Amino acid sequence: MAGTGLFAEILDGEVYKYYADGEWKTSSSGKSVAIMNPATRKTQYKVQACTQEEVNAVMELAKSAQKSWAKTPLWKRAELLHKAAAILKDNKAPMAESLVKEIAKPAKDSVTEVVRSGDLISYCAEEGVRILGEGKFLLSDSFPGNDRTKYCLTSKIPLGVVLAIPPFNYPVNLAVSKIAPALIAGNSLVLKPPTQGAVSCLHMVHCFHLAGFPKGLISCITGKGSEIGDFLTMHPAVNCISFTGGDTGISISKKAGMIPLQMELGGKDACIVLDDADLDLVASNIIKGGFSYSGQRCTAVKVVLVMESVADELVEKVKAKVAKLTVGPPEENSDITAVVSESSANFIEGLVMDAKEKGATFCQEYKREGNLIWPLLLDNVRPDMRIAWEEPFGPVVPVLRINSVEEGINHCNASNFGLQGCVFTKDINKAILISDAMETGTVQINSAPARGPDHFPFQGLKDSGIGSQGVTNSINLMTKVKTTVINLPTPSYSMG
Ligand SMILES: NC(=O)C1=CN([C@@H]2O[C@H](COP(=O)(O)OP(=O)(O)OC[C@H]3O[C@@H](n4cnc5c(N)ncnc54)[C@H](OP(=O)(O)O)[C@@H]3O)[C@@H](O)[C@H]2O)C=CC1
Ligand SMILES: O=C(O)[C@H](O)COP(=O)(O)O
Repeated sequence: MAGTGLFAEILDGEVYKYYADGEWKTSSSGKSVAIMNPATRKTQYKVQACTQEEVNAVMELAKSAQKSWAKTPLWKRAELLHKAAAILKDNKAPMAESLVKEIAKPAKDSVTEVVRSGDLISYCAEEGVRILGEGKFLLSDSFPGNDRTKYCLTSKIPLGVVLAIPPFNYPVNLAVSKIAPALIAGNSLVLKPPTQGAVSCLHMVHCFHLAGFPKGLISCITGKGSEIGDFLTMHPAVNCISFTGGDTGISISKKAGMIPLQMELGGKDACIVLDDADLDLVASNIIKGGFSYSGQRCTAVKVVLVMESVADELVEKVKAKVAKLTVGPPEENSDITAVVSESSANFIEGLVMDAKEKGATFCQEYKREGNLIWPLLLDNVRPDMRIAWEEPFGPVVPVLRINSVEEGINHCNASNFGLQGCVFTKDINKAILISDAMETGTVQINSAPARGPDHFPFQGLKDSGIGSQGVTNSINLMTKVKTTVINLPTPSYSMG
């Protein structure tokens, strides 16, 4: 059970502690932040509301711990990461349990998230020892006007303190996707978990604690982003911010100083369906892509752009599959569970009502109880409806009928977002041309958008982000290139 056994020390009465200087602590604020269970809409957990002084203390510790961590051999950093991964996987139950309770993720998917996170940490350790163990050697005489008098050696050095801010929907996985690359690269790490998802993150951090990382190297500050977010992101000790979430990321980017930013933000992933597509395959992918975790994925299918000639048939197939989705508690592995908050449910409802007023075809009756919204397919959506452009982050999928492929591409490219997209056709040549024309970070051919596997590059164009994720890209982003040039008194060439 969460907060018991191996994890008992992370709890103080009914409030979870924060983590600093290698210890679990109670905030001097005397205040806590409530975490609501999205399904019951009752307070499930409480976490510390950390103060600015506590943030300052953590940053000082992170700065000094990083100096000695950077001198720790790569293989030792990797060894500790492997240890943390093993502890995490061995103790998946309390983390999965808290994911169910604080973000209403179905029980099976919650376990998958923790296991995937352990695998990500291990992969990162292995990738890190390889790519950070290599550098470059350049010779001066390849540039015009130079003899071979200079040997240039390059290597990758850490940035310093990395601030990691993940979102609610994959709190554990999107936290470790920032923590593991930061640590293997020799950085220290300050984590600000999402409020919904904080308890799962605190358990995950305890796994790193149990693995024996040096004191101060990893910290976890809890509190509402709206209250301590600016103080954290504008803190002078921070040398890199890795953020995943919504528009907040855009304002952080504007306020952050001259530091590397990794921003994975919202998306309006389009699914373009050509008239030669395998419609059974498309229908299954719309269900998986649009309704998994009740549509609360940045990579969810958020608009279907289907050729008019096959639209009726596709809509019928999707409708039949929607009817089979189960709706209910996450504990019972229901396909559709309560969305994360009442404000989120209200926002989704706003999009649905706007589509209703403007004449969209409802393939199912709209139904909502508390934060639980029944899966809904909206046909005949038009560009004047909000749902054609905004991301619901809920179990609602709009279908726009198109008369040409160009119309589909234009709709996709007119979005402010550019995260992922997908195209369904049996003609691979057409698929490649469409993929090249879509202004998104990734295009999936004949499958729904997805971030995983976690070592693939993952990035958004336009308002969907800055930089690229994926294990290798994250390690690279969290390092800087350092060069040393050896100057010879006379040119030297190897002979023979
Ligand atoms: N591209 C991608 O990889 C992904 C994108 N997303 C996007 O994220 C959104 C949903 O996630 P959600 O968690 O609601 O996103 P938010 O942007 O609301 O929150 C993300 C994180 O930022 C924190 N935060 C809030 N305000 C501030 C602030 N002023 N300064 C610093 N941090 C702050 C939050 O903390 P707190 O919870 O305490 O408010 C949370 O940890 C969707 O738009 C979705 O598309 C989601 C997942 C992946
Ligand atoms: O937050 C998200 O939506 C995730 O980054 C998506 O991950 P997935 O595509 O692997 O589910």
